[in-house]
Amino acid sequence: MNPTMKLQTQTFNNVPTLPDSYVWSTTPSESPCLHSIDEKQVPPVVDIGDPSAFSLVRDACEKWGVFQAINHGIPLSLFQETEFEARRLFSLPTEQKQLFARLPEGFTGYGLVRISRNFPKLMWSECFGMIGSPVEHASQLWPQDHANFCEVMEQFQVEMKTLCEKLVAVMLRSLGLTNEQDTKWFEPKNESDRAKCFLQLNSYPVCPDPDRAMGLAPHTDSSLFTLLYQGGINGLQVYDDGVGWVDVQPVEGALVVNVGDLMHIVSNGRFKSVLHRVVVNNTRHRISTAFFYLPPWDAKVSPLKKLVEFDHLPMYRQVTWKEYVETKSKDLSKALDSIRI
Ligand SMILES: C=C1C[C@]23C[C@H]1CC[C@H]2[C@@]12CCC[C@@](C)(C(=O)O1)[C@H]2[C@@H]3C(=O)O
Ligand SMILES: O=C(O)CCC(=O)C(=O)O
Ligand SMILES: [Fe+2]
Repeated sequence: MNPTMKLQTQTFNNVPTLPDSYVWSTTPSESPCLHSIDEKQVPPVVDIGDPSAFSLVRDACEKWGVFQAINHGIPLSLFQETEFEARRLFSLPTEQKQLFARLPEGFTGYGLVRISRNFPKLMWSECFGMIGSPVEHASQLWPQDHANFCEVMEQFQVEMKTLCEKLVAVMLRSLGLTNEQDTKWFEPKNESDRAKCFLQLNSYPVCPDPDRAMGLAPHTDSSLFTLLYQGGINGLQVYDDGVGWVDVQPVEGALVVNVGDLMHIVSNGRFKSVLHRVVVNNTRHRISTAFFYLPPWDAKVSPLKKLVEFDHLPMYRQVTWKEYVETKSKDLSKALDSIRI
């Protein structure tokens, strides 16, 4: 556990002022958010059961790279149970949480978000990542009392994965892709074609000076897309070239669907990988659950054939997810350019 990480997890308990290591120069107050009331200037809410869902999803992915999905079929109670268990985990004493710190190169476990290494200042957040069952870590945390946490997290991932397979079908079919080759990720014929998933619980404690802190620095996700349940507390903002930073106002029961870098590649640049960040507040502890839908670990991801016929040359060369995440961890903003054709 390096000292920075140790400090980070001890800082959150009711400090009166923001430690300097958490004061960001380009703070939210420097790059303000447009608190738009015009619904044209905010990411759309899409009823995915709507007959015109295909065109609504396509338009949202092309213009914004993000939309809020409703009528997705996952009960609100499951989100509430997941949030409850996440709060139980993050409310544990720091020493206990540090027992299963995520390894520097690892993905699962407790600690700072992975991109923290790319920034000079610390983010006002902590997280816990898992792939499938969290029992390995949870049993260390709560030797006698980890069953409910594991059951809820596993059930949550099962439901989210099923929804992802529906959504990826809508996205690809909205691009006119219907043949076997293009549907292998959501109608896998064999295990190697099966997409992978990663669940990240994010915790943003109450902050004494939210305008000078950063909950989660601006980034794009290295996923095909990410399903995000942000609970009822504001914080997520997306960047729109024409407008600047825009709040994604929480809609009860809605799931934020944000396009990731890999769907941007697969769609040959048509779907936008949305830049987003999280700002914190001084009254409520915000929890979010981010479910990353990923291609199989070694799948060679490249623009889908059907999108590069005729006058559309491929914009990106093929890359595996592992290669891409490695490239990105070196330089967040140049990863896509590094594979540009
Ligand atoms: C499955 C993923 C996606 C990762 C890498 C890997 C495990 C951790 C994920 C996140 C989660 C938090 C934001 C992010 C930017 C981060 O720092 O760690 C994500 C990153 C990415 O989307 O690049
Ligand atoms: O907490 C949020 O609203 C967003 C989290 C996020 O962007 C991520 O985990 O990649
Ligand atoms: Fe993200």
